[in-house]
Amino acid sequence: MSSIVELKSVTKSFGQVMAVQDISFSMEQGKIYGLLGRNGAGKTTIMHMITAQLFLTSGELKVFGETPYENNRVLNQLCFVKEGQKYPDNFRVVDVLEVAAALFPNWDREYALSLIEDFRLPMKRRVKKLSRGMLSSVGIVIGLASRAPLTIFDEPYLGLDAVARTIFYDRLIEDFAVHPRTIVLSTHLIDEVSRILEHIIVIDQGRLLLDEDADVLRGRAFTVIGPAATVDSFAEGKDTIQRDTFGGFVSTTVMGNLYGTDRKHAEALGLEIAPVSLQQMIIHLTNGKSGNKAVEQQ
Ligand SMILES: Nc1ncnc2c1ncn2[C@@H]1O[C@H](COP(=O)(O)OP(=O)(O)OP(=O)(O)O)[C@@H](O)[C@H]1O
Repeated sequence: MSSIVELKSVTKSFGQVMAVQDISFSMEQGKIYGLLGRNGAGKTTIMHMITAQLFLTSGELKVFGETPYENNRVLNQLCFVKEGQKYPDNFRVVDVLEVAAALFPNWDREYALSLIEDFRLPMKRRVKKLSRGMLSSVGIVIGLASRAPLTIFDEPYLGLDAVARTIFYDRLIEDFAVHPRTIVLSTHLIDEVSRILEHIIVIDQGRLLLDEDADVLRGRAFTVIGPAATVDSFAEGKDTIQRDTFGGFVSTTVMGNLYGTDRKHAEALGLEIAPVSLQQMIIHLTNGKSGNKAVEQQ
């Protein structure tokens, strides 16, 4: 597999603010990445560097094997869909599509029109008259129909209802199966997108906290459910992510190998075992809490 994006010891500071500190990771061709982290973690700064909208302070960045700045060979292969994208005042939806068609070499007009229908977007309406959710849908249509070899979505859902978000995830998976490319999703809706993410990169306070395949990550913790006394005795001394009670039952999520001896022990005790959600894992990791403490759901 070849690397599409490669960061080596990348640092970015804004005056005294160290937004990104000594980060190294790479992204491969044909994978869907989640770029996750709490507010202010440094995700947007990283996306702006990858898309040549910000210079690094130090380190090395290669996109498609080259430095991206003023480099059309790289920029032609990129599509960056960002929250709150601005369009000229007089632009209608149809004008946005026309510009996109000229801009993206792999643009698929038929596909774009089918997405416009899916999202029920009025072609002739001025973009500035669209609702917040409709505006987000325009960005999603562009991101998907661009079929850019590197497509980055930075929180593309502002104002989007649950039906539209589901359409986005479903269309993305369908199209990705036929036209694999590298897709980066930066979002706070981790549970919603977790089924489509193949690789997770978590940034915390400007530093790389995690760079791991989603399945491996899911296998690093599990939930046991059963009578309080049995669950608590099983969890004693283990790194507990979360503990919930309902009636006399307790559900506790612990760090441990989902397929290892801990699981066998839990099974022997007659406890029910369930996989952990990616969101729970990431909240745990970015809260930095461990020991037998429950963390708040965010
Ligand atoms: N132009 C700037 N000038 C000064 N500080 C900045 C600038 N851009 C970003 N920062 C700071 O860098 C840090 C990282 O910001 P960034 O926007 O990359 O975070 P984020 O992970 O995208 O957050 P969110 O999830 O809230 O969008 C924050 O502390 C932010 O205040």
